[in-house]
Amino acid sequence: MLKCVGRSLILSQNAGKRMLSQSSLAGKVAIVTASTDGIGLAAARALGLRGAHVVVSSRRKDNVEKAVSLLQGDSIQVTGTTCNVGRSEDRERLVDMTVKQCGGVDILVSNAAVNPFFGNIMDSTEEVWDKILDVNVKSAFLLTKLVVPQMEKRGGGSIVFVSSVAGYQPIQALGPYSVSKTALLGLTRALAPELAPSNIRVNCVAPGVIRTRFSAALWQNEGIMDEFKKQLSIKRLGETEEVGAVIAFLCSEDASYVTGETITVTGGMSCRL
Ligand SMILES: NC(=O)c1ccc[n+]([C@@H]2O[C@H](COP(=O)([O-])OP(=O)(O)OC[C@H]3O[C@@H](n4cnc5c(N)ncnc54)[C@H](O)[C@@H]3O)[C@@H](O)[C@H]2O)c1
Repeated sequence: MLKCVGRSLILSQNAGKRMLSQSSLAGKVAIVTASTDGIGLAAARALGLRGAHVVVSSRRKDNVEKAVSLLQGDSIQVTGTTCNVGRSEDRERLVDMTVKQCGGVDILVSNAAVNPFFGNIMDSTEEVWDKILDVNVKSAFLLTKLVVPQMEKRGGGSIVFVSSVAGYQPIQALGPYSVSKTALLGLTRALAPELAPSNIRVNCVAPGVIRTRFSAALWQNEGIMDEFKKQLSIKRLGETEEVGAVIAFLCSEDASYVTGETITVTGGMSCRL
């Protein structure tokens, strides 16, 4: 009883003190893939502003350098490296470098994705499927396999996959991409019970239409956007920071009893499988 009173006092004293919750990832090390732009960069910033040391990566060195200096400008502890998540040697180097330079891994945000194909799903080729599944699904799992032993050494961790609203309702011209995003919903649920005994939580975010380069073909087309807006409660595009904040929440102790879940960040689109 006394404990309860004490806890609610602490909670009410802390209510509204944003700085307290922003420092809640101090001492944690976070790997975020494809984090030099868009949602990945916003996630890295949100984690970094809450005190985590973030390891940013993407395929191009100049983009990595730009992201590192941008985040350093926000006084975030950051390390950068190139990583093509579709290549096993790159995944291994990313994790090894993080452990050597930052002392371990507590958080993985698997954000990288490709979509090399627009059209009817029946016209998609084996090559398209291999590329999409390798980058969007297999790399998420294979990176998980690499970080889990490191998280176990630290007593636990948190993994977040970046899916999409298309994982719930396939977007007509993006069939294979949509299916890859549905696979991440399943991967989240398959991993969560297996990793819970190691104190590792596995969750997922499913963004709607967010203003990034990746989705420009959608939001730059007024006709498509008008159709989209009919399905939204909040009738505007989402911003990357609005996804980054949810990712940071899932990685924090505030979400300590949340695992195997996907949070949709869509402005109120109906998402059902
Ligand atoms: N923007 C949206 O509306 C939206 C909606 C739903 C889901 N998403 C998802 O959010 C994530 C981030 O997308 P974004 O919108 O920020 O766009 P983005 O273009 O900034 O992010 C995708 C990134 O993945 C990188 N990438 C592709 N292949 C890679 C590889 N083999 N190795 C490493 N990096 C690779 C790209 O270079 C790119 O930087 C993706 O998983 C995407 O599917 C985005």
